[in-house]
Amino acid sequence: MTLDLSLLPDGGLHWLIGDGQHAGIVLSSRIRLARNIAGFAFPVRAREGERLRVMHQVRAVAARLKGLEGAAFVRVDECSPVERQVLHERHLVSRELAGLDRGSVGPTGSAVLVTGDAGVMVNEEDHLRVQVFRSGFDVQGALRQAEALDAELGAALPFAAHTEFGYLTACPTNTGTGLRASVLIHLPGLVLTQEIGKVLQGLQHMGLTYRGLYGEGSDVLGNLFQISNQTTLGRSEEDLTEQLERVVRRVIEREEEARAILARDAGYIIEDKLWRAYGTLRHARNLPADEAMNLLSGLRLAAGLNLVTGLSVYTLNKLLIFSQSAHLSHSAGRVLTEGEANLARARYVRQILANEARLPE
Ligand SMILES: Nc1ncnc2c1ncn2[C@@H]1O[C@H](COP(=O)(O)OP(=O)(O)OP(=O)(O)O)[C@@H](O)[C@H]1O
Repeated sequence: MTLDLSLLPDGGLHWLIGDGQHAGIVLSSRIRLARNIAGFAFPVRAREGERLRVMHQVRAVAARLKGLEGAAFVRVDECSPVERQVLHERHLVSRELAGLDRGSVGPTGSAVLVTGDAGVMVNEEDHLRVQVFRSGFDVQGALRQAEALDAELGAALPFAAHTEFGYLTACPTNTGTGLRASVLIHLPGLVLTQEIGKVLQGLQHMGLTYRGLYGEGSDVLGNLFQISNQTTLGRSEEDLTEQLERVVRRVIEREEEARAILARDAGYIIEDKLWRAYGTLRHARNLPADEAMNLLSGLRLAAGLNLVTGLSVYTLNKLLIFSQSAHLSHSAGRVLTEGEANLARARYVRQILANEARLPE
């Protein structure tokens, strides 16, 4: 394996720290801006040589930018399948950029620049996908940082733009600002009270959409939803992010209300369910990925309700990422079978909980 994760500043995962607003419920806020370089075909249409030229040009420019100081440049097309999956499990590259559906060879010229909280995917659907991640609920902070980085990049690269439409992108739904603002949010209260359907339906009426844990086309796992704007054309960045913030603030309130109702009306049933989740995570010897996600969701809720103490949001976030299969393979130094990964996952989770969780008297 050639990907040295210690070279990624903060592992590219500064947001795991969990010091943002509402970080127990909103894991992260992300802004991404889609940009293309004038004079080159969009990545899906470009020949291999053209994709490589784009990659080299972005790399050369990035080395001079303040917003990407200290960034690691990772050639995704030279990574092994497990390494590409690791980057994906860290949310640093999309499924498409990682080429996870392509087998052993990554897409030529695909790369990613990684700092602790910002980065650029190169040759995804668009030439550049600028992205900034923040801990907790901080869409405006992420927007400011993304705009500063975008301004630096735009001064060095001729971005394809139209005076009337705005930034030109491979998919027309991104044309305009090229912006997608999203939060990754944990909503077990709304799921358990069966209110979630109404909440998700409501999003669609307000120009928002929801996706699973790994974005487009991915499943919702562990009650984690990615909520983002659906369209961008004809709207300003401020408009889009303010709308997302307004709605997410309301979703957080509803989640808190749902948790209070659960504690009041079904206290011992919920307590029992969460203690069972804790007990399994603490003692299981064999932990399949889907089961782990559900139990970790229970553990996060248990910490939110102060049943289990001593577990920081950082630890809860870390458990979520580092218990994924490719991470377990990467730390074992070889590709684990599914069965081996289930054993390694159980061992990893047990260790973390033995060291960090404290139980009330
Ligand atoms: N708030 C967030 N926190 C952590 N990761 C996120 C967040 N939002 C998106 N991601 C990650 O970014 C990657 C891409 O997300 P997604 O599939 O939604 O596409 P996109 O690049 O934002 O937009 P498009 O659908 O236009 O290609 C996924 O791996 C997803 O997990």
